[in-house]
Amino acid sequence: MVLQVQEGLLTTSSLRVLVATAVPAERDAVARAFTSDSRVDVIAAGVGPAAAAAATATALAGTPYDLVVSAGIAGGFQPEAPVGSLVIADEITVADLGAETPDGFVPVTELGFGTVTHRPPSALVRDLAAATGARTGAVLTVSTVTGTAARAKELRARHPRALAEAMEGFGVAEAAAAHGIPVLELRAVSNPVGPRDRTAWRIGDALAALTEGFGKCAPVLESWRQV
Ligand SMILES: O=C(O)c1cccc(C(=O)CC[C@H]2O[C@@H](n3cnc4c(=O)[nH]cnc43)[C@H](O)[C@@H]2O)c1
Repeated sequence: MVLQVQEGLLTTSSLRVLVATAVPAERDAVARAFTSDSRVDVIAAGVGPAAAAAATATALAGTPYDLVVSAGIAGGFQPEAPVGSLVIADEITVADLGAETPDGFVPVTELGFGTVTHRPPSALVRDLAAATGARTGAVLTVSTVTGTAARAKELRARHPRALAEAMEGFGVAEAAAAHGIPVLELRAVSNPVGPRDRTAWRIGDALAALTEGFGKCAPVLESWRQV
């Protein structure tokens, strides 16, 4: 429950949460964890950071949400984030927004522009990790799924705390930041980050882990208030 002061009146209302997934299968997996009377809305915002940002910003423009969550399946860096495990981002970092130079990749922030990282509320990350058993660390947002061991190694060298990569978190976080709303990212690992191997995908297991994880998040989200 959240205490709100409205025109001199002290009122209580539960947290209103927007969960942005990429595709309908993820949306349905998350929605299964909540009862129909919950104040959690789940949308399929599209694949990739731009679609995710646009759909999230549109949803936030119409409704006063207290928290936005980017959720779905992800690639997990091995061995830290095994297939089927849950990851909660303590840092949402875009890994490929910048410039390639002869000396390597340079993020836009070092070029004097913008942002590359958003940080979710640390107490909420801690409480949700305790409730779900999720690992916490950096979740990277990429526009190209990693498909080689060399790229996985390069990403880990640049982001030693990275547990997972997905394609929407930073877009959702940018939209949330534009509205002044805190953001989370919760991912279930469907495949290892590394050499492309479609036989290694475990999408059904990851969607089941997403439903179970959000089921454990529900009481925490309902009792959380930002300080
Ligand atoms: O074709 C491939 O090799 C391939 C490998 C993994 C994922 C894909 C997708 O097109 C799924 C993109 C979709 O799912 C999320 N996701 C899941 N695994 C990863 C990943 O290893 N790296 C990045 N994104 C991943 C992502 O958020 C998208 O919504 C194709």
